[in-house]
Amino acid sequence: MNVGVIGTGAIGTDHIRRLTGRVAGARVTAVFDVDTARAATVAAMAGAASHREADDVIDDPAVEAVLVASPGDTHADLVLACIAAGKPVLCEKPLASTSDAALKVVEAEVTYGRRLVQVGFMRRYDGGYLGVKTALAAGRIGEPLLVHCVHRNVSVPPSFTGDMSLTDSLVHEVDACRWLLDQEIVAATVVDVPHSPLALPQLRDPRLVLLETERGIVIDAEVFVNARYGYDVRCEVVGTTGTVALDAPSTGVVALEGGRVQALPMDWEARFGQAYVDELQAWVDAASQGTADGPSAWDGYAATAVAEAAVASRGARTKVDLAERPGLYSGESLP
Ligand SMILES: NC(=O)c1ccc[n+]([C@@H]2O[C@H](COP(=O)([O-])OP(=O)(O)OC[C@H]3O[C@@H](n4cnc5c(N)ncnc54)[C@H](O)[C@@H]3O)[C@@H](O)[C@H]2O)c1
Ligand SMILES: O[C@H]1[C@H](O)[C@@H](O)[C@H](O)[C@@H](O)[C@H]1O
Repeated sequence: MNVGVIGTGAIGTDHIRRLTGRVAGARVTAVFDVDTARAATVAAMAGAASHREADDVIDDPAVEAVLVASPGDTHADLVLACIAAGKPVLCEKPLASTSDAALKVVEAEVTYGRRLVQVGFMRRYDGGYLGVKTALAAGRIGEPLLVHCVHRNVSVPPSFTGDMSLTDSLVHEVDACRWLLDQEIVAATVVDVPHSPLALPQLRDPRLVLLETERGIVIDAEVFVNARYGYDVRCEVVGTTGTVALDAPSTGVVALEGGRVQALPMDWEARFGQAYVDELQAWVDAASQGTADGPSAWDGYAATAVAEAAVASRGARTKVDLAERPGLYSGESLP
């Protein structure tokens, strides 16, 4: 399958490497980035053409499917153009920067009549999260009652501003919990905690968010994007008869000077590298049949709607205003 890539920054370049080296059945034939020098370098690395506009990638007759890895506020328009061209698209999260824009994507796909969009919520492909999902589906911990989540990044670039820890980071917890519990999140409350003096002033960091699901399960999610010490993602579901949690990522333990030290990943690539490969393989397999699988446009819409409620919360419980879920998105399965 010939893939066109829009956005050749950090994750776009990583995805291109994966598509060319670790995923079966795909090659990257065209790229676009507003940073033309960067696009040219990456195009040369991949043996692809470097196009002058994003639309030239989407409309390139040789391109069979598109991967969008530009900044979040560019996603919705690019995905709409892919749907208009009838091309499968893997869109990095978030699907859109507003729920209205995300809903337009959902509506366009429903009008098209079949799924073309997969959203880059790669945690659904991680072995740890899949283990939690399998235990829940088998009823191993009885009825889920609450979920504890932690999402810590070492640091973020200066372009990470405002409420991005909710709109760009918390969306992973939102998607993972919706998927694990198989229900929508209906309310969000952001609790004030002190600002870390090491965080950039243009962010509130860390954030503590309480999410409530439609069947009354409560999720507490800490998002701390300047945690400095490592990339630390945790999730524990507490049920009526037990709990199930992500294991620590497997690394060696160094014993020395009277102590034991276990290494932590320092970024998402180190923590979720295999999940990205599995995500891309699932995408290529579905897209080469002209369709999409895994996290859908509806999932992207729901995650953005919850993040929007969290942004609006300012300490108060805020309801998530979700549209009615179209039939196209019922009956989704494990990846
Ligand atoms: N799933 C994940 O774990 C994960 C990890 C990292 C990033 N992301 C997402 O991927 C996207 C990109 O993140 P990144 O870390 O690679 O950012 P980045 O800043 O490293 O790269 C973004 C690239 O997009 C280019 N760009 C900007 N505007 C553009 C436009 N209009 N058209 C085409 N290209 C444009 C920039 O020049 C840059 O090269 C974001 O939406 C981010 O949330 C997801
Ligand atoms: O764009 C990145 C990416 O989605 C990572 O997986 C997440 O840990 C970061 O917080 C976010 O900024």
